[in-house]
Amino acid sequence: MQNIHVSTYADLEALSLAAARCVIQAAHEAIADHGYFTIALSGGNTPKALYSLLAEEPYTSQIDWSKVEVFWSDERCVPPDSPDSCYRMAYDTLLGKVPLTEQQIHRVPAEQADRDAASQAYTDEMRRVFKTEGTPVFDLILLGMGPEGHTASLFPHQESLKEQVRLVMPVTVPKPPPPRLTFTPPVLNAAKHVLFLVTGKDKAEAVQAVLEGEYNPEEYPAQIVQPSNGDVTWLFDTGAASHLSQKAR
Ligand SMILES: O=C(O)[C@H](O)[C@@H](O)[C@H](O)[C@H](O)COP(=O)(O)O
Repeated sequence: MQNIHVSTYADLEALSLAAARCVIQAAHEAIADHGYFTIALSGGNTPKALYSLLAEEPYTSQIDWSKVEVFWSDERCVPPDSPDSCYRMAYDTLLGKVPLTEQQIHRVPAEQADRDAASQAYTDEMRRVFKTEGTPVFDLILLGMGPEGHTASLFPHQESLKEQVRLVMPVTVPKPPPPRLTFTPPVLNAAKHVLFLVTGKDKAEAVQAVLEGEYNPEEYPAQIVQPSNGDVTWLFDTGAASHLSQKAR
């Protein structure tokens, strides 16, 4: 059974502070439960402030970084030093500033020309770290949402929305840069906790449709995220939440 939590904050700064507290709590719970913390990061602009906070006091020393394994829920097919790389963004804001070893940072090899092979390689890497032949159960997956309801690189009306076998797959999406590798619905829905960070008035309509509209994931892919044994937390700024009914905020 999934629990859904929704909170609205005055601005990105307040939302990022709340997100940092969620990440720290998820890390504590995971490490107490099984000794390590698996997190999948998201790209986009919204999580930059969160990543910067996690690299600073008083937050950074609240995480035992030696017990963290870092993955990504999607990646753009660019070299890792590209300004468009989700890996580079996370490295510059967080990963390069905290005591993580290279072995703990599991970058998507999205720059490889053979994108099917890269997707399989990332699947194999997840299964190796999670010691499973099946679907890895992430302690925490961070996600954003676009103004048309996409999440990770699952966009409206794309084949990826129906994928049930592959865990990672290549896609070509309308948001530049178009070629991406993305987690598929089975990985998102196996997670223990999914944390969405969503800001901006341009997303208000999609936020309202995803949370309060009819189930139509072809149109609003973020609706697909319903972990069977996990929680979903939505953190909004006032702009993104502005079309939600009062009781939902
Ligand atoms: O583009 C990416 O790397 C992400 O996959 C994408 O899903 C992102 O999280 C949303 O588009 C929100 O992006 P913003 O945070 O920039 O609005």
